Amino acid sequence: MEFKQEVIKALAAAIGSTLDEATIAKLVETPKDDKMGDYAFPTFALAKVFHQAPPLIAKDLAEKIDATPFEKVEVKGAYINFFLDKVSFANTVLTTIAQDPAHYGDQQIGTGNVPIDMSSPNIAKPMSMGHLRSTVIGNALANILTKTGYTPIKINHLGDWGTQFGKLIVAYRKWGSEADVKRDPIHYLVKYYVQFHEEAETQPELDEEARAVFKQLEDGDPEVHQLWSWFREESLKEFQRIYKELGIEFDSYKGEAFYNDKMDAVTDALEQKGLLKESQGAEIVDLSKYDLNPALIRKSDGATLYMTRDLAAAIYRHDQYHFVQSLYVVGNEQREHFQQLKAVLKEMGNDWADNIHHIPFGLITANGKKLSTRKGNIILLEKVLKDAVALAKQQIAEKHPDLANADQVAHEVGVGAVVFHDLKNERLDNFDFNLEEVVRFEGETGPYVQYTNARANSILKKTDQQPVAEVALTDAAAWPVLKALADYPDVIARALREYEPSVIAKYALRLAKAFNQYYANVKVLVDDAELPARLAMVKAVSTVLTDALHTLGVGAPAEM
Ligand SMILES: NC(=[NH2+])NCCC[C@H](N)C(=O)O
Repeated sequence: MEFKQEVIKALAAAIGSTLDEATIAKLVETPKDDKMGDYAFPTFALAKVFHQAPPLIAKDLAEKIDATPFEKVEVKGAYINFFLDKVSFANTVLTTIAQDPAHYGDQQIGTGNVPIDMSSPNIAKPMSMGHLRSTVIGNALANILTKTGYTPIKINHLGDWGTQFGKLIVAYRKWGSEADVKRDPIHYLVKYYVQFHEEAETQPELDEEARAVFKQLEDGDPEVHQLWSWFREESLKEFQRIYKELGIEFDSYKGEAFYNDKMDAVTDALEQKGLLKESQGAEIVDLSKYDLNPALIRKSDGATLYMTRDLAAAIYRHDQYHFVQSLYVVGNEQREHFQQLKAVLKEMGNDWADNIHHIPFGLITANGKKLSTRKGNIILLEKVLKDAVALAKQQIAEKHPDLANADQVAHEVGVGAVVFHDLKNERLDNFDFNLEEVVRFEGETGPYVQYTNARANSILKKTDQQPVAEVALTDAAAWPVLKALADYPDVIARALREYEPSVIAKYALRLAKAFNQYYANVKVLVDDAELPARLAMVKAVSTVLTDALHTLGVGAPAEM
């Protein structure tokens, strides 16, 4: 909002030509403690220019500043502290939100297509907590991009190709049952896969067999291809059930297999540019000048690799979408892969590779242990969501036994809790998953934010009075809430800049806390002159909490 701009203008007028507005803007701080003002300007940067001690500069400058738009302007040591006029601040914030509630926080930061490679689970394996992270972070980033003017394109780069299909098909032929796969596809496919790894420990020839079958798949053997395509279809059905639970849709499901016929073009181009080198029977691109390990392009048996597919996919997306940025929401353990991807694209002469960004994230552990499909240590996402909804249902039944659409609300709360918990952690942080902690109604949880929003809604329903944003709100207790409300557009901009949905989740918790504190100390529904203004603030809180939750991909039930 324009408050900071007012401070900058006042300073610029007093300082004169020594510092321009952009430089001043960078220097202006937001003090941690309200007593130091709403904005503060440190004068240290001016000491060299004015050849004076900073406290003296502060004093001189403060005398020149036109203080009329502010409540007061104070000098504290080397700082000039600006206190905003609270009544006009309240008025600006509340009328801005009331004018266009559906778009508060939206801003035009950029335009153009932004493909987001997200979720991208592997066929015939359960969707892991890691894929959940990619899915919900990618979805939140898509919403943030939409709010800031871009056009996100959500791409599910399914892991539907690779040597693992050789293993799976060998295992299925040895130990599988068609009826079992039809009944419970991923469960049985995983079982075969785990069994393959167990048996291969004592029978290394199984690995050889699997490699041969994968080669048959790459060569288009109809029987092998048929099995692959069936596994893919059944797995996808299961994934889509989870996406439906999460309320997330994709613009494209073009996975690794889609690039099968686009790989030769990549290897040809690399060859023509003289970038392909032999190394131990495989073909690589040397990246030592980037301080990276070589990128593996083709294996000795001619089989192409994950990297080659990603090269083809990156080029395809560039041709198809003319992207302004291309994002990959993929675990931190693949950091080097994406560095290599960008480096090879650059070597090929594609300057647009600079617009590719890997958005890495940390690991989820369960009881302190790393999750691994191969070792059978997996949390099944569908079960997590189901358990979360059941837990939410229990708590709603205690708090609100006569709630009309309790099932729908329990779904939004349970699923929302899991999503919120994931997003409130900084992307790169590792965290341990504990269901009870995730679905609590108190503390730093999604249900806490949802509950606060529902409470704000219920206040509005208890009165016939209408919110009026233009009525003066002078109550000092409202101040922290108003300040938090005013921050929302900056919060969105920062979440975009850092590709960090946790910025929004943390903000939602802060706003909810501020509002609950206000509500504990102030009687909102007292019939006095400021009632319409208080209602406007309650409404604004609900507007912003709802928008923040929706941007994160979490539901915001009106009642709970
Ligand atoms: N374009 C990509 N490489 N996207 C990420 C794919 C993730 C891969 N399927 C995995 O589960 O690890």
